[in-house]
Amino acid sequence: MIEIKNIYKTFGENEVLKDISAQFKPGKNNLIIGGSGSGKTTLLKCIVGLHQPTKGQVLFNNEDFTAMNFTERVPIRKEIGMLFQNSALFDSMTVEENIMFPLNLFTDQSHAEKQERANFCLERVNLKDTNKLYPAELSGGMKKRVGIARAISMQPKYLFVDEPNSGLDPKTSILIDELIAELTEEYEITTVIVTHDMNSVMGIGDHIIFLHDGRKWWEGSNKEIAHTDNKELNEFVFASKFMRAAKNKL
Ligand SMILES: Nc1ncnc2c1ncn2[C@@H]1O[C@H](COP(=O)(O)OP(=O)(O)OP(=O)(O)O)[C@@H](O)[C@H]1O
Repeated sequence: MIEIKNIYKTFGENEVLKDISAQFKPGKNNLIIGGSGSGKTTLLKCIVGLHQPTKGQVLFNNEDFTAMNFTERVPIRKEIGMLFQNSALFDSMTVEENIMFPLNLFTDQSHAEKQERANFCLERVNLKDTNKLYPAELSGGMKKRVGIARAISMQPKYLFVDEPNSGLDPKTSILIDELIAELTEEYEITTVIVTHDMNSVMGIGDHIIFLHDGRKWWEGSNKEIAHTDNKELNEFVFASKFMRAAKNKL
């Protein structure tokens, strides 16, 4: 489990995150949603240690990550998988080399063992036999799946995903969401996803925190969101005519 306690983050005069506390449980898709500039990515970066919170704590299985130095953080870092917005694959490496990258960095496995793991992960994301292709030869959806294969190569306990659906068509977006949700459940991963895709919110939002003005404004599940009377959340989720019409049928 990940627990964040009273997180604040300030850049100069700009107080971006204000007193945010939450718990993210294993086997669940934990979504961070909110308008542009509400602080979603900043919060994600504070949790994974890319930003140091100005105040507050981040605990991974009760261990205070914020209080640790670089070396002390390494064992937890090894348990973290990340999928970035643009998939962040290395263009000069093949699909297989991309997936083996964390294994080269963090394990002393033999080449054959790493290759076996890469094959397993590729099969798991339905990309068998793409080992020798380069990222430039892949579609956006395939790149995301390679990014997911790389993120699960180290069998992570924690998975962080920033905007998994950016640049994807609606059908591919749903497939990517479903894949992340399946892996989360299958391997009991604590998954934290930053998104503003309403299909993701409704489809896989087991646990959602809604940020507004740098604060945790609302927290609940996708089932609860349809019936909320929180004004700002309603305006955010049901901004379009289509979503308002859909809400009446929920
Ligand atoms: N490294 C930084 N230095 C200074 N200000 C920053 C930095 N990173 C983020 N900010 C500020 O923090 C605020 C929140 O940004 P953040 O990227 O977390 O929002 P977001 O909710 O993820 O937005 P979006 O949905 O548009 O990606 C913005 O005002 C932004 O300018």
